[in-house]
Amino acid sequence: MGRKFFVGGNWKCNGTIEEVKKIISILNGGDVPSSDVVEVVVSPPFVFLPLVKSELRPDFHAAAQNCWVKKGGAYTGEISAEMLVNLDIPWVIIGHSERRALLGETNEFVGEKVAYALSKGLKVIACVGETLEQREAGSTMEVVAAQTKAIADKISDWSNVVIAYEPVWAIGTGKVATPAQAQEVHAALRGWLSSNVSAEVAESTRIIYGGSVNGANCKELAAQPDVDGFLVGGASLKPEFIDIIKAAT
Ligand SMILES: O=C(COP(=O)(O)O)NO
Repeated sequence: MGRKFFVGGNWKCNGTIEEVKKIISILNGGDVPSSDVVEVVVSPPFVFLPLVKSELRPDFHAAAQNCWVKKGGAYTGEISAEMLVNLDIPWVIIGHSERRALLGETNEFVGEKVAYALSKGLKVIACVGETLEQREAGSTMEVVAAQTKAIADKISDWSNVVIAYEPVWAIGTGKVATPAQAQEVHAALRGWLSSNVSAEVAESTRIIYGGSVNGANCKELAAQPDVDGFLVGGASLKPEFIDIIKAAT
């Protein structure tokens, strides 16, 4: 059984009520393949989740951009997995490189967050990716494997996990990974899963690419055998997100 193509839109810290409504109307009017072919997830800032949830077309789904590592309580500013479940938000992005870099989220912490979110019934887009320095030092696979291992050490059921490979040097820079670069890391990641988790998990887990994906480069990237979709930042706020969804193969 093939892996269903997956396209996530990470809006990051962007939007006003008016802008969100405009994006939703573009998405709702988009002519895209059926949900049998492509799974589409839209991730607004927390404050817009109820609006997106209520207005978004039923074949697209909402995601939070993060959640706390344990049951809610005296954690000022945090959003708990339980709150997302209560809001009927099915997906959550965890371990984005911007949070790793800006907030010091470690591999271990990300692994714990993924495990807790899954334990509450959420589906998780787990982000990995190396910095430019790490790539130039030739340690891309070592870094991505360590990030993935920190997750694998904490979970046993991968059926609700999508891995997003997002090279930090490609995020927001316009310097998209070449199809060969993306395929190389995705294939190595799948190999790591096969050797360290199981052949079944390696075969069934979607590994999606993120980092300057746009309407012009998505087709060639989507054609790579181990690229199962995208996690799109900037372009997900624009009408070209529809073109990226249509790249589903
Ligand atoms: O961070 C990203 C990618 O962002 P860009 O598409 O803007 O490079 N996805 O989570």
